[in-house]
Amino acid sequence: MAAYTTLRVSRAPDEPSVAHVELARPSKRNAMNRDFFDELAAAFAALGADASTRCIVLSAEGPAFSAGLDLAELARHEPGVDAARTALGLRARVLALQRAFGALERCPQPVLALAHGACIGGAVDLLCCADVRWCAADAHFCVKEVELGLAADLGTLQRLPGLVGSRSLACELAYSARPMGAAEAAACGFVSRVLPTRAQLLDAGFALAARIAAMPPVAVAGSKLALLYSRDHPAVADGLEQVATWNGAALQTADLSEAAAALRERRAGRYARL
Ligand SMILES: CC/C=C\C=C\CC(=O)SCCNC(=O)CCNC(=O)[C@H](O)C(C)(C)COP(=O)(O)OP(=O)(O)OC[C@H]1O[C@@H](n2cnc3c(N)ncnc32)[C@H](O)[C@@H]1OP(=O)(O)O
Repeated sequence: MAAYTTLRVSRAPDEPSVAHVELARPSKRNAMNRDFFDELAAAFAALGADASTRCIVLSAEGPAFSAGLDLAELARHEPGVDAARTALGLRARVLALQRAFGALERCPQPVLALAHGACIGGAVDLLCCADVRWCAADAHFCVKEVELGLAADLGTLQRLPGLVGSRSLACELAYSARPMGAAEAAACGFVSRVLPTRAQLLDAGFALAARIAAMPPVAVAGSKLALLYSRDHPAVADGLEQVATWNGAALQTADLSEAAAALRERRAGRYARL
């Protein structure tokens, strides 16, 4: 496993096909600095390309999941550089940060985010990119950007309305920076499970990850692709077309006969790496 300064990447103790990515700068409440964005992109690109990884758990060390953007690194403008060049540079930087978070969505394995404590600004952008979000009862989520004088630009405004099922609620949270607690996050669907404590959250999260990792991997990867495709191409007919094309290839997998045999014989399936 590569060594990072803001992240720790390891394997689940009893399940080597489950990778664990932890935000690991708790003294700064996992504030997101330049190194963090670079390391997150590198870690998810590496895990995404690793055929032995079947599910990825994302969690954080310390009292907060993340305080969002490292405020010590807020954009500074170079004096004497003209506005257009500054704008092009800032645009390129924002796009690079968006790509770093997008690495969670792009990797073929499901990403299960386990949030606790404060999840502020960039933390909400990051969580929006996970496939499954669970949290501890102490979690609170805040689209803080507007209070700092900027429109969120790392994906919250694009993904949150679909995740909370209410454009009105997404607008309310984005315009007011009102924190949303765990119970409200569960009620609106932003998280799909709340566990009383962080220890219980991790236990339950790793159990789910192990279950996902035991599933036929071609089917899991195909399901992730189809769900994302249908989010971005909401016409049912387009999604059906995409999944038919995918299954034209995927139905030829050896996983299918192995899965049927495993079900018949009441044993765990044995599947090749992706
Ligand atoms: C191109 C733009 C792209 C992305 C934009 C994203 C925008 C955002 O993310 S907006 C959100 C910005 N974040 C905040 O406003 C949160 C600020 N922090 C807090 O509110 C609190 O720290 C807390 C997260 C609620 C945690 O509180 P507590 O547990 O009491 O810890 P503290 O004593 O406040 O902090 C401990 C330590 O961490 C440092 N720190 C906290 N947050 C940040 C941060 N966002 N950036 C940098 N550093 C942070 C804090 O300064 C303390 O450091 P010391 O060295 O111990 O003083």
